[in-house]
Amino acid sequence: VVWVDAHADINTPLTSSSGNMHGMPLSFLVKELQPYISKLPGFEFIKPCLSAKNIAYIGLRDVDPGERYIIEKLGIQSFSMSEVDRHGIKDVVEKAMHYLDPEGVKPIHLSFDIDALDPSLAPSTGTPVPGGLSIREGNYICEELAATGRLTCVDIAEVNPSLGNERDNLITVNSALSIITHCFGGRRQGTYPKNYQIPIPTHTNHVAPPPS
Ligand SMILES: NC(=[NH2+])NCCC[C@H](N)C(=O)O
Repeated sequence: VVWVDAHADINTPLTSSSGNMHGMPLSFLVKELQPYISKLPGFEFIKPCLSAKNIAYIGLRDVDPGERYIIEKLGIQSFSMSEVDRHGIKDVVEKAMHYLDPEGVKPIHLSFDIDALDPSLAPSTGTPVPGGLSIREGNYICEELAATGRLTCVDIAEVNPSLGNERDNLITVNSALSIITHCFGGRRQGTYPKNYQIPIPTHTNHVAPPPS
């Protein structure tokens, strides 16, 4: 699991100071944390299915104390914005992928919280944090994961058109579309459909020369 997010979203119900569930999803899924999670009525369907060693964060910049402790205690691989600044996005993606799967054989789940991007690119979201990924860095992550041929599952979180004005909505949705396009194999160098051919002039598609 490659978790691209400004936040770690790994609070337990007891470490969370906000009580907001959107800051807790990973704690319900990570096997190692189950002793710290009490039964939540209505959420019995959730199966802890993730090992700490199979998660890599990219883009963190707002991590609560309990979350930081959990990340260190469980040894979860995390590339905060400091690492992105220090090493650049190419290194960070390479390191994350090598850590998760040195042989390069496992299927990849990408969880992309739109608030990983800088708020200037994703203003319509609930918990924006300044100093985020550029669209180039976001797209690069997706291009690289798609190019492995093993990107089997993607979720985009926290796009919230009820926040901000129409312009904010448009900017946010366009960023999300760009991220999704690159997950589906869109490349900035351009693409063409399979079996593409350069059109040959015939009498039906003849393009008249411009008037001189
Ligand atoms: N998915 C999100 N927007 N998460 C933000 C979480 C913020 C904060 N760490 C909390 O637990 O409340």
